[in-house]
Amino acid sequence: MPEGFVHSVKVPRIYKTAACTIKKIAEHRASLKELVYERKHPNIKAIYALAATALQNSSQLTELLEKTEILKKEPRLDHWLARILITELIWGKQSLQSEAKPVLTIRNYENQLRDALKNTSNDKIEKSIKKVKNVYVILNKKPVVTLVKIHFLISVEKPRYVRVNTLIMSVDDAIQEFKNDGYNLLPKSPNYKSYLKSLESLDTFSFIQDYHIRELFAFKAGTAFYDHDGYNSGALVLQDKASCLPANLLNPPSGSVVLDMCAAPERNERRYQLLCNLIESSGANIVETINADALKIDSNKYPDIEYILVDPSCSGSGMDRIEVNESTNKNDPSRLKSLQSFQVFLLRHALFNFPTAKRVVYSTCSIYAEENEMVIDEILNNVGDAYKLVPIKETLKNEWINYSSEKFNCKDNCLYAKPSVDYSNGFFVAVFERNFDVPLPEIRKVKEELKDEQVEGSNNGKFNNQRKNRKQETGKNELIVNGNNKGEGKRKKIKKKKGLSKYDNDKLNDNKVSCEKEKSLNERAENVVKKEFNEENENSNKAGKNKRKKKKMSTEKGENGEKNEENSEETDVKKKKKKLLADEVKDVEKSNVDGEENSEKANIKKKRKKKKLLTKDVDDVEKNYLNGEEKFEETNIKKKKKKKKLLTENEVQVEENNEDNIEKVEKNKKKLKGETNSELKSDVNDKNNTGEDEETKKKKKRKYDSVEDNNSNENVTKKKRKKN
Ligand SMILES: C[S@@+](CC[C@H](N)C(=O)[O-])C[C@H]1O[C@@H](n2cnc3c(N)ncnc32)[C@H](O)[C@@H]1O
Repeated sequence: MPEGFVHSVKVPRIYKTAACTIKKIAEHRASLKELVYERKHPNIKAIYALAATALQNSSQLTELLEKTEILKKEPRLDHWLARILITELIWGKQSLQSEAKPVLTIRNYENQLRDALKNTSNDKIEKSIKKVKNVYVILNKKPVVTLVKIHFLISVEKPRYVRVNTLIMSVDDAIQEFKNDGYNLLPKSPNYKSYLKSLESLDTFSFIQDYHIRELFAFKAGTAFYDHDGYNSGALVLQDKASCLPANLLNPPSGSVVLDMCAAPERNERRYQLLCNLIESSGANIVETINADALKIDSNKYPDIEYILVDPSCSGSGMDRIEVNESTNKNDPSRLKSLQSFQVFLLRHALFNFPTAKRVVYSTCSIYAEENEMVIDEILNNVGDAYKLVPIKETLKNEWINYSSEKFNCKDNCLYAKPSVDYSNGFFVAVFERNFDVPLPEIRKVKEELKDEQVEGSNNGKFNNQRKNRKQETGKNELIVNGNNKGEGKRKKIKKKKGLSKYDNDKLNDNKVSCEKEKSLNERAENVVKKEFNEENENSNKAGKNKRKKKKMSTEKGENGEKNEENSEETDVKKKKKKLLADEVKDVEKSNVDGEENSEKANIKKKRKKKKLLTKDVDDVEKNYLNGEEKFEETNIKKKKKKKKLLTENEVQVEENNEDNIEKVEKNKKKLKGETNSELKSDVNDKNNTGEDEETKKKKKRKYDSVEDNNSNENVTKKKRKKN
C-alpha cells in the first residue's frame, strides 16, 4: 500500500444538513421549520439557526460569493454548502474547525470574504430599504456559472428575533441578561413606523423590544444566538415576529382552554415526539398533546375549548427563502386551489364543531389571496352572524401597515405581514369572534344529526331521503371526519342526484350555504384531503389504485361498447365523469378508512422512503463535491487500489513462482554456470547469428527469459521479506 495516503475528511453533518435544507427551500419552496424538523440530527436547533441565518443573509451571501468569485475559482464547491460555511464563518461561530476539503477551501478565502463584507455593508443598507428588487445572482451550482434573472422575494434583512419564554424567564430578567451580554436597549418607539426605522438602525451592540409583542426582542440580523445559554436552556426562542402574531392576537386570558389545531404532529410519531419534547423543554406543564388528525377531534371529548389556533399547511410563499425564480414564484394554481379547499375545510371545522369556542385565529405563512382573503370570504359565506371578523386594524390601534385587500368581503379586517415592510416573514392573520346571540348555522347540526342517524341506523324512507341530501351537503365532512366507508353503490346514488330537494335548498339558502359552493368545496377538499392527510397511505393505496385503474379501463371499454350501442357521446361523457367522481370519492374514503389500519404499514414504508430520501438529500451536497475533487480522489483511490491489487497478485504470483521455481532456478543457475547472461543475451539478440537454426535460438531465449524472470522474482520476494 502506498504510504502517506489519507482518506478525505468528511464535511461535518451539521453543515451538510443545513446546506441541504436551504437548497430545498430555494428549489422547492418548502418551509424552513418543516424541513429542519424532518431531519434526524441531535442538534436540530443549531441546524435551524445556521439555515435561518444563511437565509436571512441571503443577499449578502450572494454578493460575497460574487465578489470573491469563490464559485468560479472553486467550481467543485457546492454552492449551498459554501453559503452555510460562510454563514458559520461570518455570522456564526466565526471559525470553521473541520479539515474537510470544502471547509478548508472556505477558510482559505476568509480574509477575502471579510474584506468583501466590509464593502458590501453599504449595498446591504440600500437593499434593505428597497421593497422588491430584480437582481442577477449565480443560481446554478455547476462548474459553468450561469447568470439567471431572479426575483428577490426577501431583499430586506430581517433582524434576529428572540422571544422570551416567560415560563422560564421574565421579560425584565431577559432584558437584564442581554444588557449583561453587552447589548444596549434602544428606546421605545412612539409608533410603529418609527419602530421600523429603529429596526433599520440596529447595530451589533443594540437590541430593541418589539412594538407589538412585549416578550419579543429584535437584534441585528445574523446575531448568533444558538450558542447562547438562554437559547440552550429554552428561555429564549428564536422565532420570527410574524409567527408570534397569531397567538398574540388570539390573546386568551390566563386560565382559558386553547386548542392549537395545527401544532404539527399529524400522524407522524417522530414529529409528535419532537413536539412533546419541545413542550417539555419549554417548561409548559399544563399542555395536553393530542396525536391525531385535527379533523377527527371530537369536541364532546373537549367540551371546554374556548380559543382555537388554525395554522394549516399552506404554500409557504411568505416564508424564508433564498431566491425565487421569476417563472416559478407563483404557485401552481391547482395546488393553490387544493390548499385553499383544505384550509377552508379546517377553518370550518374549528368554527362549526367547537360550540364553546369564543375566538378562532386563522393564519398562514402565505402571501397569496387564494389562501387568505379567499378562504376568509368562503367562510364568511358559511358562518352568517354566528361569528364576526375582528377588525385587526382596531385591535392594533392602527399601528400596522398592511391589511387584507378591500376587494374582498373580508375588507381590510385581516392583517398581512410583509417582509419588505415589517422585516418579518410574509404572513396573514384573521381573527373570528363568536357571537353567542346567534346560533351556529345549520351545517353543524346537520352533521351532528347525520352522526346520530348513522348510529341509530334508521330505515325511515323520508328520513333516508333527507339523509341523502344532507350527505350531499356535508358528504365530505362525513367522509373525512367520520372516515365512514359506505358502499360504492350508495355513493353513486348520492352523486347521481343532480340537485337538492326544495326542502334542503330552502334550508341551505336560509343558512347562506350555497349548495353548489358546498359541492365544489367538497370536491376540492377531496383532492386536498388526499394530498394532505393520506400522503402516508400513498404507497399502501397504490396497489388498490392500480387495480381500480385497471377496473376503470375495463369499465371504460365496456362503456365504449355501450356508447356504440347508444350512439350518444353525451351519455358516455357523463358516465365517465360519474365514474371518475366515484373513483375519487372511493379513493378518499378508502384512504381515510384504511388510513388507520394501514397507518402502521404505511408509516414503516414512509419512514423507509423518507430515510432513503433524507440520506440521499444529505449526501447530495457531498456528492456534488465528490463529483469534482473528491471524485477525482476517488478515482485515484480506485487506481491505487487496482495497482495495489495487481501488486499483491503479482507478489502472490511471485511467491508461488518462487516456490515452484526455486528448484528450477537453482537448476538453471547450476546449468548456466560459466555461461553468462550477457553471452546468452548476445546469442539471443544477435540478429546476424545465422549459425544456429530458429529453434535453438528460441530455446536459448526461453532459457534467458526464465533466468531473468526468476532472478527478478527472487529480488522482489527478497525485498518483500526484508520489508516484512
Ligand atoms: C403551517 S404548519 C404550522 C405548524 C405550527 N403551528 C408552527 O407554527 O410551527 C401546519 C401544520 O399543520 C399540520 N396539519 C395539517 N393537517 C393537519 C390535520 N388534519 N390535523 C393536524 N395537523 C395537521 C401539519 O403537520 C403542519 O405541521
